[in-house]
Amino acid sequence: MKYGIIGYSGRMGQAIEELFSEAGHELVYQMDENGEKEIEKPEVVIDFSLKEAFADTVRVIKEKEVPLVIGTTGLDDTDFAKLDELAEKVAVIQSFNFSIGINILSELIKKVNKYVDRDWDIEISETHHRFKKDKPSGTAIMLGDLLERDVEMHSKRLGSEFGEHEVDFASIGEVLTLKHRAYSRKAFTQGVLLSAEKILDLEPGFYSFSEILK
Ligand SMILES: NC(=O)C1=CN([C@@H]2O[C@H](COP(=O)(O)OP(=O)(O)OC[C@H]3O[C@@H](n4cnc5c(N)ncnc54)[C@H](OP(=O)(O)O)[C@@H]3O)[C@@H](O)[C@H]2O)C=CC1
Ligand SMILES: O=C(O)C1=N[C@H](C(=O)O)C[C@H](O)C1
Repeated sequence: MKYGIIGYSGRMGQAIEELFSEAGHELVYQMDENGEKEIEKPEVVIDFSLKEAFADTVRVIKEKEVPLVIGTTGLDDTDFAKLDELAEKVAVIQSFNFSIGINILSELIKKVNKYVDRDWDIEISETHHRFKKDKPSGTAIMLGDLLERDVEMHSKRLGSEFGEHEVDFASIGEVLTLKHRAYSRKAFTQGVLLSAEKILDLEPGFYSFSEILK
């Protein structure tokens, strides 16, 4: 496929290009803070950038009318309303975490949440590399939304950690911990590759990564 990356020069942009070129896909469009470079119109655009670039992402997708796979975090309700608007015309796959493990963890959290009553404490902790700008992580927010109550969140920014998320359920005398740790950015880029390959067959609409996995 011919694809484009918004956030090309970033850690994820570079990791995506590496995996996609191994899979035989061709980068024909790129954007970062240095500007845009287009060789040909892409069949799909992948956005792993920062919230600051989101207005440009919306403009690019409107202009090109091509599907979008987006993993950028720090987006708010107004940004999601704009993604919904784009999804009326093109397919949009969005997730704050494209790893398979976090999607399994999400299912486990929903299950455990059914067994614990309001007396149980629930807290979410996340650790990421020192360069990560947003806090708490998009994944921590996404996992928190599954719990249908306000939960405390704790963030650490340490060294080169790719991404660790832990959810603790505790009552007097016991604690149940669910934890996921990414060992490399491949944990995310493989899900991005699967999404970009599948999006070409999807009708316009808004899709989560978990829907793509099903
Ligand atoms: N959903 C998921 O599975 C995952 C999501 N992420 C998310 O992906 C995003 C990128 O992460 P990471 O690669 O580590 O971040 P980086 O800081 O390494 O990269 C950010 C990229 O965005 C570009 N950028 C920043 N601001 C603008 C702007 N105003 N206009 C155009 N381009 C801009 C940067 O360009 P330049 O280099 O020129 O400044 C760079 O290419 C983050 O939101 C992160 O949370 C990360 C991993 C997995
Ligand atoms: O910035 C990162 O690196 C990551 N960001 C995402 C998030 O904010 O949840 C996903 C992953 O944990 C890595």
